[in-house]
Amino acid sequence: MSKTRHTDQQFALDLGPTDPDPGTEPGTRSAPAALADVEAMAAVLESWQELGWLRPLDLGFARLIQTLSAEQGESVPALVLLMAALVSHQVGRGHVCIDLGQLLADANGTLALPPDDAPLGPSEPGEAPITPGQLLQSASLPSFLSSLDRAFAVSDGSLTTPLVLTGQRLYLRRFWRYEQQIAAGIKHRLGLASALADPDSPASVTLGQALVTLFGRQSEVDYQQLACALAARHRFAVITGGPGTGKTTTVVRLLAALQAIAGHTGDRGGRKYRIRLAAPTGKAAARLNESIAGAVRKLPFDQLPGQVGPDDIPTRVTTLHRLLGSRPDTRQFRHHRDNPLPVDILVVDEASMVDVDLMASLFDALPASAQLILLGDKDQLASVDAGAVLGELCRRAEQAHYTPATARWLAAVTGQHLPESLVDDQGQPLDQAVAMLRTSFRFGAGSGIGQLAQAVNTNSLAPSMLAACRDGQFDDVIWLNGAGPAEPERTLALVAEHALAGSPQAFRQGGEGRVGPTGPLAPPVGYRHYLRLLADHELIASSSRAQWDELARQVLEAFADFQVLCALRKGPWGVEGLNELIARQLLAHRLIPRTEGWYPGRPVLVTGNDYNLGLMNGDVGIAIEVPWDRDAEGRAKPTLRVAFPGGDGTEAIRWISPSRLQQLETVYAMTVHKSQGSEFNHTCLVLPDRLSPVLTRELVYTGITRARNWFSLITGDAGVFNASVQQRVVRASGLAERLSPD
Ligand SMILES: Nc1ncnc2c1ncn2[C@@H]1O[C@H](COP(=O)(O)OP(=O)(O)OP(=O)(O)O)[C@@H](O)[C@H]1O
Repeated sequence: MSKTRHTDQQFALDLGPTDPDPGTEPGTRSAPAALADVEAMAAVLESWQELGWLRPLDLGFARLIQTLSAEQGESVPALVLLMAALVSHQVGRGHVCIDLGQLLADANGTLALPPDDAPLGPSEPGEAPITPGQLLQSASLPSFLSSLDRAFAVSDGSLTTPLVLTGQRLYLRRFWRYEQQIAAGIKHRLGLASALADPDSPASVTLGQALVTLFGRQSEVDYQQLACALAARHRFAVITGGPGTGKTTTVVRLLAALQAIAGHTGDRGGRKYRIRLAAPTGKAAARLNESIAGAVRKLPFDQLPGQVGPDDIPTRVTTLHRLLGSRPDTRQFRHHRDNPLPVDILVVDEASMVDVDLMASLFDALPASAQLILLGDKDQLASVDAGAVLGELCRRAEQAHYTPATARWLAAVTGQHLPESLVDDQGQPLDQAVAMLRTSFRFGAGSGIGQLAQAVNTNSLAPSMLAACRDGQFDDVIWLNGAGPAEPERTLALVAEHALAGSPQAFRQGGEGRVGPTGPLAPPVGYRHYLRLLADHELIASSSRAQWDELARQVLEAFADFQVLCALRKGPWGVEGLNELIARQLLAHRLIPRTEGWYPGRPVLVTGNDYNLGLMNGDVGIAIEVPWDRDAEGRAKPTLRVAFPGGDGTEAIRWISPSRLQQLETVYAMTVHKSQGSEFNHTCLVLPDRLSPVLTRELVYTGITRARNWFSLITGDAGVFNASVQQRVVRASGLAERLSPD
């Protein structure tokens, strides 16, 4: 790429007429100056940071580019300074890049600036801060692109520039590389030859026999069976489905089928595959651990071809960080391309939570021929950090787009015929490796949770559905204040009351008489339940560690019976306000001794990985008073320890001194984002009294589907529920495009 020297003035000119009619809008008068002069631009960025519009990190990154360029004898154009800060800002909001076309069409909307909750600064009209929209209002895309293209800090990736421009997407170099690594890893695997490509090959015939054994012969299309067949055929596959659609069941059967054909594929010399199971968080790993052992026990090993035994299917699930070998104080994992994972097949559950950084590390650590199977719910919220990898890979999953060749192969191997609507002669390679499960086995036809989740997901919330939730027509769903006026004080009092006891009386028949898959269901309970269990225990100083472990297990389990979820962090409707509100209610009922600091019964959520303690972001623990310390006379002295469930699904309890815990928060209320990968017997979703960009369909859907048996909704304003469902999470990224055929 050849670069010509340029001046800041040239960049300003390239952007077209930036001298709007002075005085038309406050702030616009400084736009041309800022675009023409790097120091003027730096002043604008600084003012944005002071207003809280940008993070210090965003400004720091822009300044770093300026310093590095100066060291090279180059002056950074004002435009590059601006874009460096804005791309960094967007990454902080979960985007992988900025789509410049979108930016120029609606800069303020694309950047969510000014933020809803940010102070607007001085109220004098002439002094109002300039907005990105005003700054970029007269820029045209072609001149914008060519200006960036000529800047020294920008390249198409072939030079080691801090910013990368591909098409009209502008990336921070690191994120461009992640996306490239992921796309290359997927494309490489989709291109590998498969012993199953020929439906008459011995491997395909054995696969067909295994599938009949596992699923029986069926007249109707069985999407679980199709998913198994498609995923077996590719070294990269995605199985997506809503809650209870059988992702775990399907993947266990898939692994059994793969082990059945291991002898035919040549790559293991007849030996069984080395399989590992992983999930992004400790909670998600623990949940899969619980369900996978049961699914493995149900496998008909004695009837499967290929001599598959229980030991051939792993039941232990690890976190991705442990699998990759995270090390304290470094982002580098122990496993990477020069020290790949010793694995032939890797299954990653809850893949919607995996961001581009971690996904790229995963591809880097996988042997080139290893098979990767991603499981997850494409409709859930995307990862907390940048990217929406699973969502992007599943963009076309609903309509499938299987080619006629795939349809013929499926018919030959499974005997099943795809509906015409899922066949497309323009189907792309990735489409052939994505399978969607379409029937929920968890929620029966009458389940309010299932119906409400479906209606939210498909944006078809009919008035009758809302009325059914309000009037308690479902056994398992109640909109607690859906019928009445929503005065903030009354509503928050309702949240506090509900958190205490779970409001069984609000559910149909007082929540009595329901039967779940494993027997009668107890009515909802609220937080009082686990606190009573903790207060009423009869353990004494001489009780064994095993007895204390058992108590901790019961208390942790009882705590997971109920969870208040919310959308925001700050304010009365956010985690902070609700935690305080609920703690005060529990104190008023003498269930906890205080609301501040450490006390017995305080539930905490770990908010960052702590490799030294073996705690992962998302782990939940409860403070329990134990008699293990001694005073000067050698007598037992009560002391607080925080009990966490054992990592990697072990039964052991980890007891950790509160003083060693660095990153945590009280968790009577949890954001929906943090609840991903977890499930609770009863969840209560609290939505605020005003719409904000955080409130989206994905958030509401994720909140509802965290509930296994009971779901309650409390809204600051009834209209916010419906309005949230209209808003979507859209994350800028180029992954889907990179995976399209060239
Ligand atoms: N084909 C099937 N026929 C009958 N029951 C099934 C079938 N597949 C799964 N189930 C049952 O449905 C329930 C949910 O299945 P599974 O745990 O596999 O789903 P999942 O998609 O992994 O769930 P989750 O969303 O909780 O992760 C289980 O009780 C399972 O035994």
